[in-house]
Amino acid sequence: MKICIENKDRHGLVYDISKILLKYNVNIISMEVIKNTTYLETEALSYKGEQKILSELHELSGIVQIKSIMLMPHNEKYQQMDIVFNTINEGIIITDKNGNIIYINKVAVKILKIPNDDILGQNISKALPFCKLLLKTLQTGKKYLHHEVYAEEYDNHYMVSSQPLLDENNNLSGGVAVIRDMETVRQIYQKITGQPSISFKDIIHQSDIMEKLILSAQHYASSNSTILIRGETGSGKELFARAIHNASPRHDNIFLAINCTAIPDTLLESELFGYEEGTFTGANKGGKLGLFELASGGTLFLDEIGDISSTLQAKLLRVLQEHRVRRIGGNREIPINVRIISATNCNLEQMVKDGLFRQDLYYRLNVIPLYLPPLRERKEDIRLLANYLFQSTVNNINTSIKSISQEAFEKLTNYDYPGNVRELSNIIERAINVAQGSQITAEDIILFNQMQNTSCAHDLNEYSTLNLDEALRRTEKNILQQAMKKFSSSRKLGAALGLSHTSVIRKMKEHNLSFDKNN
Ligand SMILES: Nc1ncnc2c1ncn2[C@@H]1O[C@H](COP(=O)(O)OP(=O)(O)OP(=O)(O)O)[C@@H](O)[C@H]1O
Repeated sequence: MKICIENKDRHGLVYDISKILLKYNVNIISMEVIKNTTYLETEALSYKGEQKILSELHELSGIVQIKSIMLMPHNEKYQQMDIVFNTINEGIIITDKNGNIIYINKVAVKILKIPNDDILGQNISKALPFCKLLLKTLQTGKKYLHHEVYAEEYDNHYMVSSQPLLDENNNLSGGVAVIRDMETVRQIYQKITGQPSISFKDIIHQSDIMEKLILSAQHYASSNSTILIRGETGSGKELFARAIHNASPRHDNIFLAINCTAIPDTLLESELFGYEEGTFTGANKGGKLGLFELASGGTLFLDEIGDISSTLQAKLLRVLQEHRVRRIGGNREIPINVRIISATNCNLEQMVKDGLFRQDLYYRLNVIPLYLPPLRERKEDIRLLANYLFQSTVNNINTSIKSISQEAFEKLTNYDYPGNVRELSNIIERAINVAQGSQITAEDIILFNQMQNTSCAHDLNEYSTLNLDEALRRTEKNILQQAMKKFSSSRKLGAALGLSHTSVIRKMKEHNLSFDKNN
């Protein structure tokens, strides 16, 4: 029987209720008193027995009404808590101060892959021995945030935070652990760091060669095979890699890009493979997740792959063959599911012949080869690209420049672009800064060879007796002097040289240059 007895405020009611139950030898399961209401749960009774007790309870003085209830208040609260905790995506485990589990939600059961959720009341050290962080909280009373746990024997990989529960006197009364599976962690990372999603539509082109390339790349997107993109710097290799990822079944997962030449070799190794706690002095506590693990489920773009050391080549080969990584300083193998897209401008075939790049790795990476032609071999794209880059720049700034003149387009089309689309983009940005009228003129288009010719046309012999620093200083001065002949203000000079206004002034001072002296 479960009832609630509303009563007027009076002393001794609980005693009177208990006396009636004792008289009929009825076992009380629980009794709660909240203000003027007493909640009572007894063992199951026969209909007759229940009616007898109810009528005697009604006889007690001060009783307002007696109603039958479905749940005792504490059960109701537990149920509400259970509903809330089962609608969130995090796993929750709550223990008392001795580590006995008093609550675990369904998400935690799923993340921790517990065969049955009947672990309530058991001690966490026995029931969930890999939940060491919560035990640590119970020992120290401290909270710990975002620790990664990989328990191989249970095939568990998750991120956990734990924090103490304190009673009203600030004494430790238990602990709570919040658990996120690694997939969720990756998705959060993707949301925070994710760059705008690039699709094939974002690859501006008009040439047939690019059209064909995009069609093949779209086709390859659905496969899981490695792709090796070849092409000169700035030709759009990363753009293609992103578009392939976003057109692939992996598009909901992460795309990570790393430039293999941008960081020193040892650092690159720890970036890619991660490391275990205590591997290096000064390393992160709890170790570090490598990019292979972080990109699991998604795509890892390895730019400038031709520049990795032979040690890294061997390690990368193992990952591609075994689909597992081993962190530096660790001995466990972590399964990963990453699509590798790599890119290079090196002649890998020649490097293989010269013994500089492993042949077996070359074959593993080069399952699908894509060749991105340099911009000078698809001149039809230049006008469209120039207009696109012009529009995207002027849309973001306040300028009176409306278009690019015909002569400027001609100058742009006749140039060779060693830096490809990235260089074209810089040229357009520089032109927008330099132009004075409503149109970009041919004069505003300053090409790299032009800058080189005007500023660096010096015989190497002239520098051969100088150390490098002095040679660089002279070159810098020459560039400034040449550019100052063309531009009459430090602002324009800065825009043309890709420097801030203040840097130009500083550099002019360093070289004792001024517009009056120079011109
Ligand atoms: N077809 C294109 N349409 C629009 N933007 C492009 C195109 N090709 C390249 N870009 C832009 O040019 C810049 C350089 O492209 P990206 O970084 O993809 O080149 P990359 O070949 O990977 O260069 P690197 O080898 O130096 O890393 C980027 O800002 C990119 O958005």
